[in-house]
Amino acid sequence: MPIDPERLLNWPFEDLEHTYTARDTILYALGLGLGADPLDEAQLRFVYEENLAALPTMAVVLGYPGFWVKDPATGVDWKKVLHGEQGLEVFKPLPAEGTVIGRTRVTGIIDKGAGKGALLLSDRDVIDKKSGDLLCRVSGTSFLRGDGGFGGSSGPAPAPHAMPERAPDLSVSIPTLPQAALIYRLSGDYNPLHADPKVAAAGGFKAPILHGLCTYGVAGRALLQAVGGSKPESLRRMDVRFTSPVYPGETIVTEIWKGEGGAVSFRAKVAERDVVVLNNGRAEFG
Ligand SMILES: C/C=C/C(=O)SCCNC(=O)CCNC(=O)[C@H](O)C(C)(C)COP(=O)(O)OP(=O)(O)OC[C@H]1O[C@@H](n2cnc3c(N)ncnc32)[C@H](O)[C@@H]1OP(=O)(O)O
Repeated sequence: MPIDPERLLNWPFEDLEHTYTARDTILYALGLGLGADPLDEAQLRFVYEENLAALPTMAVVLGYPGFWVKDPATGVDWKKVLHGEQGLEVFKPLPAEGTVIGRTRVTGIIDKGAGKGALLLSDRDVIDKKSGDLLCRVSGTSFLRGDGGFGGSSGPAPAPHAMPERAPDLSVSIPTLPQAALIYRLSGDYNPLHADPKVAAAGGFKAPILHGLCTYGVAGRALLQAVGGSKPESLRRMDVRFTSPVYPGETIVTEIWKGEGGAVSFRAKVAERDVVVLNNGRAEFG
């Protein structure tokens, strides 16, 4: 049965209250592999309760409504869904612990055609419950590989950021753990694609793949270290397209081009296979 775009556009998300503790903040950072060097104090700040800070990319797991397209009422062929793009706009630094409200909405459905797929665009505001302040806006595109050709609008889709043609200015290499997806999922994304070999095979993969948002967080780590002076409050924005899956245990090399006024372009490759896994990345620091 084809998906019904009106139904998805009006999906009845309720505000989601999410209380997170220092332990959750540390677990998120461990899922990105932080703390591998016990003498690195810049990393310790995100994995040790003393003077703990939250990584800015942790916003992507806060107030998250879960893998809601798995609900049969969506009509989505959920085993074929891949994360296509991710954006984050930061208005206030995340507290190391607290209670937030996640307010999600679907903002667009684009038909790429039968056999190609459909894009589902959504936004989530992450609001501090106590002050009512908007902390950040998280935006995502899901690529629904099994749901193209439903007869909907074919665009326009947001244009990906144009990358510089010269060689990168900086490069940061970060290994992931073989069990990285199994740790990362404990931050709230329990999609079995990242844990269950049978579900991974049904999606066309040889093994469970890493969460796109884990790769995103690893690239965020690299950017923070190379451009943001390891100061979590320095990241203002981070947008990227996922171009190929990463398998847990692979090494993610983030390449960075310096731009004007605190902006950078970036992409990431898997070192072992020389495949670009993130592309068209743009981040702002201030
Ligand atoms: C629930 C899952 C959670 C996860 O975490 S999954 C893990 C993270 N995500 C990934 O690993 C996905 C990696 N990306 C891919 O595997 C591929 O990349 C895609 C399957 C998403 C698309 O590849 P292809 O079907 O070969 O696309 P095309 O033929 O190059 O382009 C078709 C149209 O789709 C647009 N497009 C391509 N990639 C993306 C993307 N990643 N996000 C949004 N749009 C995309 C293009 O521009 C073009 O559009 P136009 O037909 O209008 O020219």
